[in-house]
Amino acid sequence: MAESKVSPTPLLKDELDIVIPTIRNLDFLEMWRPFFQPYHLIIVQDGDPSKVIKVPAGFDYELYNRNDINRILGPKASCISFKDSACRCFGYMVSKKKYVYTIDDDCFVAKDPSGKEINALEQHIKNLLSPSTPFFYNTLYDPYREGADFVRGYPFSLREGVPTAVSHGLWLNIPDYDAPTQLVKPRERNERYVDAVLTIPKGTLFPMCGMNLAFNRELIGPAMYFGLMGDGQPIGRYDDMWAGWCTKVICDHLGLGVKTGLPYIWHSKASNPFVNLKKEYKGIFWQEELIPFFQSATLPKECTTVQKCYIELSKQVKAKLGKVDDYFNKLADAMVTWIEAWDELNGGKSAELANGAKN
Ligand SMILES: O=c1ccn([C@@H]2O[C@H](COP(=O)(O)OP(=O)(O)O[C@H]3O[C@@H](CO)[C@H](O)[C@H]3O)[C@@H](O)[C@H]2O)c(=O)[nH]1
Ligand SMILES: [Mn+2]
Repeated sequence: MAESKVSPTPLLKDELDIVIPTIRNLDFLEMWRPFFQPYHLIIVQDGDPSKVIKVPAGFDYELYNRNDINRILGPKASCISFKDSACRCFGYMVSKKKYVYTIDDDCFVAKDPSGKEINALEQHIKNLLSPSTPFFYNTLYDPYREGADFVRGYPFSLREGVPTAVSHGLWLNIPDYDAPTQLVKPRERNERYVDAVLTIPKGTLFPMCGMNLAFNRELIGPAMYFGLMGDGQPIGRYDDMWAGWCTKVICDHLGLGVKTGLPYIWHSKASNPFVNLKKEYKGIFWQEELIPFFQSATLPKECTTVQKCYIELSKQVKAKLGKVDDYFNKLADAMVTWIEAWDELNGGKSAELANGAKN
């Protein structure tokens, strides 16, 4: 019998948006075309809105520049960073899909050890559609993966797992190092392909990188605020870190899972370590206060939605981190503005919540 020539419909074709922050033409999409073309793209153009960003033909996309962000959000646009990849979170807010994948425009298709091109999106979707195991560590890694399972001693009562909210992918070639490490090891390249997907245990934070990241927008979207970075701000390159710490505390509270590992992308270029050092400098010592804050953060049982959790977290940021630097008072207010804007665009009811937070 003749083989069917019709290729299978890509998973979640109409339920997932790909969000790309950019300051340049998106030629990199040519390499991703086989994997990305069926999906809708949301391009967040940063920097000069008068610059024309060229998108290769054949892609279905919407593009937002700073003028669009200001027009759509009005005064609430103040919570969206300018001249920093943190602007990408605007794409999460305007998306109407259940899932989001975000990727940088200097990330290309990587190859696995057999030389096969990696469909990073497909792997992220598998990660998101299978449960996580944050309450008990499975030593054979992802038990839901073909050819693996729960090992002896794993409680049967926990084998159902929990819904996965985040899939955090990694990078071959240029690793996501901070500036001091980049300066000390300028030629280091990540050549190690680790064939594993791990659930990050409950109660453990992690440094979330926004370069190759997917998440269930309905489960955790409102927590994926990438903070106040870039132009006019005292810090940069902590956008994804901030979002990751808030997200993990909220996922732990709501019983949701976060996975890291496969898929890999090929990160093609290292950003300037000296520029990065200036952006990161304050973050490098502030994070010694931020991490204990997130490690000890607890949310009351009344926080039953991501929005309620996030507003509560913003109150704690103001109360406990405002004394570290006034920046955190501004960030706490911006967290509330973000939720208000999110709910305005996505029909939520955060206004009454937010009133309490800003007083
Ligand atoms: O002002 C800007 C600069 C860049 N972009 C877009 O953002 C991504 C990342 O840019 P780039 O690859 O140059 O920077 P990296 O240092 O490799 O980024 C990683 O570090 C984190 C910094 O916050 C970030 O999470 C990672 O992405 C590209 O698509 C640029 O076009 C921008 O929008 N605005
Ligand atoms: Mn990069």
